[in-house]
Amino acid sequence: MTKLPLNLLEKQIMGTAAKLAFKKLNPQTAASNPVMFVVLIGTFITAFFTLQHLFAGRSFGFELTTTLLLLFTVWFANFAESVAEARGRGQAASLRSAKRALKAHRLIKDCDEEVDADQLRKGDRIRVSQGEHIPADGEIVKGVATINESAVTGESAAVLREAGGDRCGVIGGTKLLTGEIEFVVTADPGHSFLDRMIGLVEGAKRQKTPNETALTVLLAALTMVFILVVITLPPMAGFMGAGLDYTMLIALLVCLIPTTIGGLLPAIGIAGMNRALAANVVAKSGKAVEVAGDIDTLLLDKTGTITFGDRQATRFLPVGNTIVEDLVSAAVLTSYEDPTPEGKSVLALADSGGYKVPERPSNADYIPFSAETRLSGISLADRTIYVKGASDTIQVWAEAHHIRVPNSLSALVKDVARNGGTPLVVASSNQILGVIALTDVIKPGVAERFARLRALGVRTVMVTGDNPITAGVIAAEAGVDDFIAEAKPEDKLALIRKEQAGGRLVAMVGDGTNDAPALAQADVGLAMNSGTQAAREAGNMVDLDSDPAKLLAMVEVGKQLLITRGALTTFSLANDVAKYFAIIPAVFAGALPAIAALDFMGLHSPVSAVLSALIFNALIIPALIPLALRGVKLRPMKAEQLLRNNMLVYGLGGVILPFVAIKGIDLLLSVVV
Ligand SMILES: Nc1ncnc2c1ncn2[C@@H]1O[C@H](COP(=O)(O)OP(=O)(O)OP(=O)(O)O)[C@@H](O)[C@H]1O
Ligand SMILES: [K+]
Ligand SMILES: [Mg+2]
Repeated sequence: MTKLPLNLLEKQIMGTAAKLAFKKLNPQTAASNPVMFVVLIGTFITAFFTLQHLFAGRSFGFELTTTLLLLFTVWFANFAESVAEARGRGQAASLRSAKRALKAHRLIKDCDEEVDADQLRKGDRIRVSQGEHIPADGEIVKGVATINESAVTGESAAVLREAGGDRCGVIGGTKLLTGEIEFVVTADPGHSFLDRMIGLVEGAKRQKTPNETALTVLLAALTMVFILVVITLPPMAGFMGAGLDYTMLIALLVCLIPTTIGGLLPAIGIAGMNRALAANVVAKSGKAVEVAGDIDTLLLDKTGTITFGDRQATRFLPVGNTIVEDLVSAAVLTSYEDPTPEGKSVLALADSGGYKVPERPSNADYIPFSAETRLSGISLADRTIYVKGASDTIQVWAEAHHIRVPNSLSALVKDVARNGGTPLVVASSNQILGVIALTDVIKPGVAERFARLRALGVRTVMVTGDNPITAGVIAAEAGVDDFIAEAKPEDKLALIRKEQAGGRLVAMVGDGTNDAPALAQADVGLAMNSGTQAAREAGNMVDLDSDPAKLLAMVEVGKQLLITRGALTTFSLANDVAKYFAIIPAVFAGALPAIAALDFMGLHSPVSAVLSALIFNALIIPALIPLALRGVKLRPMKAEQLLRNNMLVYGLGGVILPFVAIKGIDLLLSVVV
């Protein structure tokens, strides 16, 4: 998340967070964070000592100060988590504003009744006309429309949604700008996509991720060890004939246990989710964001992800002696009922070329395009068939129909493919007629993103249904590491399984119903919001902007989350080591004068040494909140290199800083007190 200016919103967030941080002081909530729980218990004990000293008429200044410092430590940790939560809620609130009372035209046996949107149920059929709001989540079954989804996505450009494809999904709360559609409701009230998103973001269902849990367990174990160490100190000191101050011991314990990372851990996780949300991606769990940071292999399809995907027919290329009119006529026949951009563009190209084309046949069977068959066509009443499709598919089709494949076909196909275009071969049941050249444009900036990902150690593989030459040209231009051509949807699934069997984590993007198995199988499945309900359910992230290239950004968000957590853990542990050496001589100086030799810091007094360490220990938490929320800056480098750099910066820095800071605070205290 970018650093917000301290405007009104930010002040509000801080206010809410401050209050929330007090609420979280209750022991039941605190228990979910073992490190901070120990500090809270320590606070109760030192509070008890304070009262004891008070009633015994002894001086209690040190006990009271320690108690307050411990209380602040816990409160600061709560505050960090609360700020992250409050920011997420702020983002959710803007999503919620998209939800308001809407009316719906429900269709029952062609009759139309007006009902409230909250009465709609799964399976209801709804009509929406120009200017109206879409009352619920659903899939278009009839019609085409442009829709303003800005209420949900914040993106004001209109999007096209239509029946019978991978762009049939509509979202409740968005506005239909032009056209008229009928759609079937896919979610009951309260369970819409938006409802679930808001629930997620508001943290109602926030759970620790497996990584977070593992780290919490590790920190708890460390804390246990230090508790044991501190408990054994008094008997040992007693053996040597020295008494120890219990308040000092608790202060020592708190300085030793990893309070910094313990306090910031929840905030780091929530901030990662918030960053994903700021990029308009809803992650269904924190785990999904985290895993995105660990991805080894990124599968991308070509059309629509690497390229814009609005493939347009640009040329008709007849083969052999075929005349161009025959090719165009056949191409047009196969495209009358082909709603894909490719099909529509064939009609448009024939139209703009002024060719004389056959009428739309009244009595014919259409063969719809599918990624499985990779062809589309028509079967006329006189049983002539016309098809267009990928060149390998049509050649197989031709063999099955005993049609000779002209020698010059492959030259035409290659010619189109070498320019990065997609050749569609057109055939009738008697002969092969020629090629339609489709062209598509590579999205700007993808090559840089792939280079950056490579530097981060992520391998990119393009999987496409297109032929190997086109695939090779696009792959080279986009700079992916590898590609697979002439792939069917199940090949994607097989590839994901193969990569995973090799112990690698795989991410993929998809929008179609036939992508759903692969989206579910992948470790990170980013579904397009414009896609089908099945795809959105199967993925563990949904991109509200429906930009397949968003996966690249999510890998970075995930990496940043992991690196931030690692860096602050290193820093926190290094800090504790340093505090140990700063404080131990002070604690023992009274009891064991020999230990004074260790006191190289030359601190003012034992009490001032302990308080300085505690003050530093408490203040370092709020000081690091901005870094925890913003995330450590991500530099493109391999994991090992990154680890080395972080050890140097956060490890070494973490050891040195406390000495300097504690000495500084001690000097201040000696002046003030
Ligand atoms: N409307 C259509 N009619 C006939 N053939 C088509 C049509 N659209 C695409 N094809 C052919 O089918 C192939 C596979 O299409 P599909 O959409 O599965 O993959 P793709 O778009 O080429 O690649 P990607 O998997 O990267 O999106 C295309 O390469 C093209 O040769
Ligand atoms: K500590
Ligand atoms: Mg495709």
